[in-house]
Amino acid sequence: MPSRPFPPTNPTKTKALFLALTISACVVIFCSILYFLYHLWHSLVHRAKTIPFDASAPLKLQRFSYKDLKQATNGFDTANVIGKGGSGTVFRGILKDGKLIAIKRLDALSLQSEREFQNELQILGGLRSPFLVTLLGYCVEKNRRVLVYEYIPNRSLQESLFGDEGMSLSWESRLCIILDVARALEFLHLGCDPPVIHGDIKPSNVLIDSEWRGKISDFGLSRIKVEGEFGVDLFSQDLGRSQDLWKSQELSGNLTNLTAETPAIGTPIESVSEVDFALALQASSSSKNSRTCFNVKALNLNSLNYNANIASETEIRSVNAKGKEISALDRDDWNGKFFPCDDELSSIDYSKELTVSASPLVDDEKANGKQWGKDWWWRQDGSGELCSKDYVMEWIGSQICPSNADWDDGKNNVHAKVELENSSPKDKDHDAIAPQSQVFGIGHNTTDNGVEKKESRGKKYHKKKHRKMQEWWKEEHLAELSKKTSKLKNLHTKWKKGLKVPHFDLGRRFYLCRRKKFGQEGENKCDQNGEFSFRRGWKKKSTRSIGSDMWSGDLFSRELSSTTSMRGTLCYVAPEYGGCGFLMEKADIYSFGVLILVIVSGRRPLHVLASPMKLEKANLISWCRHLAQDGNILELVDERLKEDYNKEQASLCINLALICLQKIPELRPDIGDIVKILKGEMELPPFPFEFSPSPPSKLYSRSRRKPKGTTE
Ligand SMILES: Nc1ncnc2c1ncn2[C@@H]1O[C@H](COP(=O)(O)OP(=O)(O)OP(=O)(O)O)[C@@H](O)[C@H]1O
Repeated sequence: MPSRPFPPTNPTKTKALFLALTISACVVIFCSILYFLYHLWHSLVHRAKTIPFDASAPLKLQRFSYKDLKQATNGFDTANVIGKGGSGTVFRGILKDGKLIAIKRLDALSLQSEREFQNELQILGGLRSPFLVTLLGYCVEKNRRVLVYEYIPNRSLQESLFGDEGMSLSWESRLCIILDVARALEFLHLGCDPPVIHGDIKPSNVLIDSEWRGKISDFGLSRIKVEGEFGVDLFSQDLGRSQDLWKSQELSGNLTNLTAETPAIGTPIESVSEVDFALALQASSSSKNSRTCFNVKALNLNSLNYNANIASETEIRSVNAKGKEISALDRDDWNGKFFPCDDELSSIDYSKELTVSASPLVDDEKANGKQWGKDWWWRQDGSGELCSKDYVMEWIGSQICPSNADWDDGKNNVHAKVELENSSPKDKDHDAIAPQSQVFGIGHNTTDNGVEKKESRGKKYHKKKHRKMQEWWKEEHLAELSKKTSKLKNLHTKWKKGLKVPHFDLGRRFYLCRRKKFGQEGENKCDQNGEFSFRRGWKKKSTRSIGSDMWSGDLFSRELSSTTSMRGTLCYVAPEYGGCGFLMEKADIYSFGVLILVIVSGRRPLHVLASPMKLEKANLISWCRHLAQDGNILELVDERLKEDYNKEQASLCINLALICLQKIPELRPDIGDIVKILKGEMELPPFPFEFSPSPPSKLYSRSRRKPKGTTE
């Protein structure tokens, strides 16, 4: 059968089909290219807004020789000491070219100091912003680790707020600093890629430059947030990488020594002695068994302990750092307006003698075999000598020293009574007046004509108050002493006898502080800048509440926290950061909230006061929440400012702080919004009424009930 011929193909049709196919292919290719280009452009534009943060390639840092730095500081002369932190001493130095620098010489090499050194180099070393202190270089020689920063002349916010120059910060300066810190965090959280979490926002880590602008420093605890997940500890997370970085930086320090002295990096936490802050506190009021020593790898040497430590060395004098005049043009805008300049500030002499000499306290502690200092946490490992509770007691004690502004406030009416027999009649009389005198710095030294008239009435009142206080302490703390050991029984007896040693040794510390101030003229006061910093990384004792109020500053809360690896500073650290290591941006926001309150109020977050009248104010955060509930937040504003502040701005700041202090991290605003709110570009989000467990309500009711015959 003949085959059927194929039908003839239509060449025109084929051509058309080919053409159509070609055209559509071209269109597809063109669209793909367009799509690709768009994405390329988009990612470029997006990335341009952030600093590509490559920890392995930090900005070029100068490597200094130890000899040069020694020369710059006149042999690390104590006269050049400008501060001391948990990880080392900061000296002022002058380079050969005349440039002023700040030199942080880390304490004896340890895992912690190594980590902080690495963190500073790898994180801060790679960042440049006008809102961050600039790391200029480093020195690594043998076991020595030194960091070199730009010199910031007006010291830290901590010193400005609580130091001798406490009056120096005007409202405008405070606002400026709040905004500067917010911008610094904005840069870290949103301007860096990946974001950086500071992890230790607090006044001593905010330095104030010659133009009264705030710069944040101390990246020893900071974290790089990797892959949008958790904040990661650069050094501990990946030893191999860190060591590569270490090598890549040609940091030829002797790490063998380090590993010989300390657990190997990456050693599981369990292998290190354990610590528990909650137990530390409980230990101070419970059985002898609980005196088991904890390895508290934390120390803020700015505290009283620091005084004790350095007292044994020599007198320390700080540099004279002259604050410059503020120019209105230099100030940041607030709601689009320039802040007025504060001319008064121009004449402030920021010189401050850090002269420290052996004090009765120091002697006392030495006598007790307690040597507070950079190495005490090493010494107590297994020694049974010193427990975290002592450490906590020291810190709390330092909060009620006479130099504490709030203490000044309270001492007029209470402290002599706490000591009872130790008070002079003069003191008692003095205490009797103006029990509610809230004038910082001036009230307590001035004599009033009405004093004598009020004397007897005041004494009556005072006795009543003393009794109240006694009752309160008993109720609050002696119950906890039920599991008595012989020592605690002793303590109880002392308490009954004369209140000298109440809970947490407050009385003892109090007593010592007071003795120093009133008994030993010329003796320096207790620490003014103390904070309880967990720089050394606390180790796990047991796992319990994350989000306890202990960390959020609610010291009087019944709940106590247990931590795994605590870092940060007491009262500033976010409640959710129970030391599990996952540090997120919202933890910085929380700390920023505390910082705002501290700046606005001029108070520390936790003022342990001897007076029941003042207990409601002891915890700044709780107090603020209560004021907010009462619709009276402006009561929180630093009284030293008198009327020289803008009420609207103050309300905004306090409300913003409360929003930042929400316990649920997700509810806290992000830093971009915070900056907008501070600049007046955005409204405050709806105000949440989140009230934490507060001091027992009876305290409030008591303190608000004014005794008859007393004047406010
Ligand atoms: N670049 C600097 N310029 C001027 N002074 C500085 C500089 N860096 C630090 N200081 C001073 O040294 C003090 C100690 O700083 P450092 O960062 O070592 O510790 P800290 O933040 O106070 O405490 P911790 O390390 O326990 O958090 C600061 O409070 C500040 O007064």
